[in-house]
Formats: sequence, structure tokens, C-alpha cells
Amino acid sequence: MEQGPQEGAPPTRTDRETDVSLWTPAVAAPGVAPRDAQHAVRLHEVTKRYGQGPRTVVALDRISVDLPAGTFTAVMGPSGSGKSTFLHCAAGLDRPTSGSVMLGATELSRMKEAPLTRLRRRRMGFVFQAFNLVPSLTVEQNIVLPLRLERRTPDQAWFQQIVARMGLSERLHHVPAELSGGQQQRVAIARALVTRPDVIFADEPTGALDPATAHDILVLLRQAVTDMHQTVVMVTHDPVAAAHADSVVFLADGSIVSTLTSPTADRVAAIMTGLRRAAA
Ligand SMILES: Nc1ncnc2c1ncn2[C@@H]1O[C@H](COP(=O)(O)OP(=O)(O)OP(=O)(O)O)[C@@H](O)[C@H]1O
Repeated sequence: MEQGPQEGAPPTRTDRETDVSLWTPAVAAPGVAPRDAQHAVRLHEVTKRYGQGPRTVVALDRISVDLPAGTFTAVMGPSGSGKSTFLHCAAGLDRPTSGSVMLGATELSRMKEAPLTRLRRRRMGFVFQAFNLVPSLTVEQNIVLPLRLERRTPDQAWFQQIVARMGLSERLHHVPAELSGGQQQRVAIARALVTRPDVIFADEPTGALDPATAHDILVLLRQAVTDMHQTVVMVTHDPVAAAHADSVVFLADGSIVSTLTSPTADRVAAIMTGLRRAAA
């Protein structure tokens, strides 16, 4: 039976909340998960410490999780629980103190900076709250920028498909300042998709948008997964946003304390309330 979090206590993981086919192997019972499950990203025993001695902060504490290819995962947790650190370590933007991070079969945690930068450009897409577009470039130039930096030529059919999906066909020659926030975020999603990355990391992608525009952006991210077979990992504070994902990973004090599959905003909000009470 599905259980909500206990009053005043952190939620415990239930069989229903944790889909063992999705969370392998260290989160689910060993041996239960299918061995050949395709993961886009795999973190194994990832610890991230900041500082030294008595001032050490353990931002991630031996996190192990698989993020399956072709799925949409939301990462939630109270402020300071380690969400950004998780995203940065998973994306190779920050190095774990120990443990391993795999992008498909590629181990990131020991790669040198230059190849890691190239790998991020080729195999990852990023969507940020602040859009992070280049103001002097047109929409079209912004979208193809990750390819241009690699001296690669855009696949025209894929480019046209993305542009049409994002509703940007009439805006290709505008610059970001001529677009609404929602349109700018559509450009950022198109830019993230243009390389057909292994995974798109989204950090509060709707944080700067009104609810209706946020909904449109979340639908587009959902469609990128469902229709375009992409993989999305999204940090969010918003239970409504998290409800667009296939699964939610909940962090508290640098640990995964719960996971929820087929989330609803109400269930996510209830778990978050329990986590905040526990942290207070
Ligand atoms: N560069 C840093 N130096 C020292 N401590 C850090 C650093 N970055 C993060 N931390 C600490 O690590 C912990 C996790 O931080 P993180 O930013 O990952 O949390 P978060 O869940 O993303 O928080 P928020 O929701 O407030 O953005 C916090 O205690 C934070 O203070």
C-alpha cells in the first residue's frame, strides 16, 4: 500500500515509491533490477565534500543511482540538500570527492578537463533558469552553437524538427532580447537538443517563468522524452513541475531518502512537507 510521509519524520521509501526496475542497483535490492537496464547516467557511491577539517560540508553522501535512458527524472529536496551538487557532479561540471559517475559507458570522474568539456558539448545538453543564451547571436545561431563550437554541421532535418517542435520557426532571425522568457527557454531547449545528447540536465528551467509559460516548457521537455527519446534530469523546487517527470528522486542532507514513480504534484508536495519538517 502506498504510504505518505509520517508527520514530523522524513518519508521512508516504500515498495510503491521505489520502482526497482528504475533505480538500480544500490538503491534497489541487489539482484532485483534487470542487469541490462540501459542507463544514461550512473552515479555509484558518489561523495562530495567541501572544505576540510571541522568545517567540512558533506554535500553528497555516497549517492548511488541510475538514471535510465529515455526517461524524465526530477530531483527535489529542501534547500541545501545537495540538488545542485548532484546535478553538477552528474554532468561532470564538478568532480566528486569519491565515487564514480558514468555517462553511458564513459567514466567522467577521472577525465581530464579538456576531453570532459568536449564530451559535455557533444553528449550533454543544459537548460538553466536564466536561459543563458548569447545575446548577440540570433535564435538560429544560439541553437546551433554547440555544433559550431565543435566545427560540426547541423543535421538540417533534425534542426527543422526541433525548431518546429519549439515553435521557433518564425523567430530564427531574432535575438534573445526580442523574445519573451518562455520563447528564450524554448531556444535553450532547442540548443540542448541539437546535438541529440545522451542526457539533458535542466536546473530550475521554469524558475523564472509564470505558471502558464512554465507548463508549456514542461510539456516540451516531456515531449522531448516521450516523442524524441531523449533523457532529461531536472532539478526543481516545484511539485507541479516534478509531476511532469517519470520519477522523482528526493534528497535530504546529501542522501537519497525517497524516490517516487508516476508522481503527482500532491504526492510530491506531501513528501517535501515531510522532508522540510524533518529538516526544521
Ligand atoms: N562551493 C561550496 N563550498 C562550500 N559548501 C558548499 C559549496 N557548494 C555547496 N555547498 C554546500 O553543500 C550543501 C549542498 O548545497 P547545494 O547547493 O547542492 O544544495 P541545493 O539542494 O541545491 O540547495 P538550494 O535548493 O538552496 O539551491 C549545502 O550545505 C551548501 O552550503
